[in-house]
Amino acid sequence: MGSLFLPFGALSDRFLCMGMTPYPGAPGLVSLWPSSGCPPPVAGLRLQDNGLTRPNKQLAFGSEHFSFFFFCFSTDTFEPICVKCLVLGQVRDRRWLVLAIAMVRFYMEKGTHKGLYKSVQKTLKFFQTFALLEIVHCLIGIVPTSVIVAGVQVSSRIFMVWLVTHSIKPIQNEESVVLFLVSWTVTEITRYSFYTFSLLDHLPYFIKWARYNFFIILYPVGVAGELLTIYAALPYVKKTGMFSIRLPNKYNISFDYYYFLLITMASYIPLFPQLYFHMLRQRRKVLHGEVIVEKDD
Ligand SMILES: CCCCCCCCCCCCC[C@@H](O)CC(=O)SCCNC(=O)CCNC(=O)[C@H](O)C(C)(C)COP(=O)(O)OP(=O)(O)OC[C@H]1O[C@@H](n2cnc3c(N)ncnc32)[C@H](O)[C@@H]1OP(=O)(O)O
Repeated sequence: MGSLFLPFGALSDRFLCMGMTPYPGAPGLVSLWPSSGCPPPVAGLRLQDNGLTRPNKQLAFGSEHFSFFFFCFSTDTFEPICVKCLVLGQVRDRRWLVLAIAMVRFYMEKGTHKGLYKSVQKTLKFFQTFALLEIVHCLIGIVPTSVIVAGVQVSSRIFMVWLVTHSIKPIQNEESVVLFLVSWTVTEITRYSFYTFSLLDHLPYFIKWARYNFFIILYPVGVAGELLTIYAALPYVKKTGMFSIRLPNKYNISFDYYYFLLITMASYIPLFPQLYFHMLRQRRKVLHGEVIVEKDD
């Protein structure tokens, strides 16, 4: 249960926060309101101070199916990004870790990648769909990431998950699916570990290094996996005419999913380099301290 609350240890009294999560460590809802002090202890488990920052006051209780938590923090250390991002996203490194372990176990038990997607699909769909919140975070300004960069990144993955891999069953056992699954998983574990440790103000250099170096290989590998998977889907889509609307019809519109997939593949050519060079700039900024002036969206 502590995993969700641990990061809140960085915060201290004055404001009261109460939240509930569907199960320990899951994203949840949080309400904030001013408080003259910390809430009185409520029956339940008192989490120990995390030892990383100054002592804090927080309380959490629940069961394996849900958990409530209370904690207090001061206005001077209050940063909305901490509360909102922690609650809505910071547990994802552990969730993606669950996915990574499931994939390794599957491969060790079966000795093949066939059936791997099927075995992890529910978890994958859940986490990746939740990533839509990253766009919301950017839109409402609780993280400074460019909406366009996050939007392209997240929408391409949602598209891969729902409109390609989920919808086109014959391609689920392609090797290329494993390529993007592994790239996404390693990336997300590293990225969310980076966010969590950064907020705790105890960022190990290795995590920082990994966040801004792994992508050099993982991005092209992930993109190759995505493109090869779409490519493998083309014959099936052409044969079945899935998701396509043919004329004549009463709305007088036509849509061909086959050509839509071709256009999507082509759109990687201008869009992927933008993301890749963005990450290279971030790398220079974070690892080498270069001051980089980003152009407006
Ligand atoms: C409908 C059909 C659409 C089809 C579109 C087709 C076009 C597709 C072209 C694109 C292809 C993409 C393919 C892709 O899916 C393949 C892969 O991903 S393979 C795996 C490798 N990938 C990566 O390494 C990319 C990982 N992604 C990212 O790093 C981010 O998503 C990205 C937005 C790209 C980059 O983020 P950036 O470094 O610019 O900013 P951050 O968001 O990391 O950080 C900015 C600051 O905000 C703080 N922050 C952000 N989020 C949080 C959080 N949840 N909790 C706490 N703090 C957070 C962060 O610490 C930064 O703070 P500071 O500036 O103070 O350091």
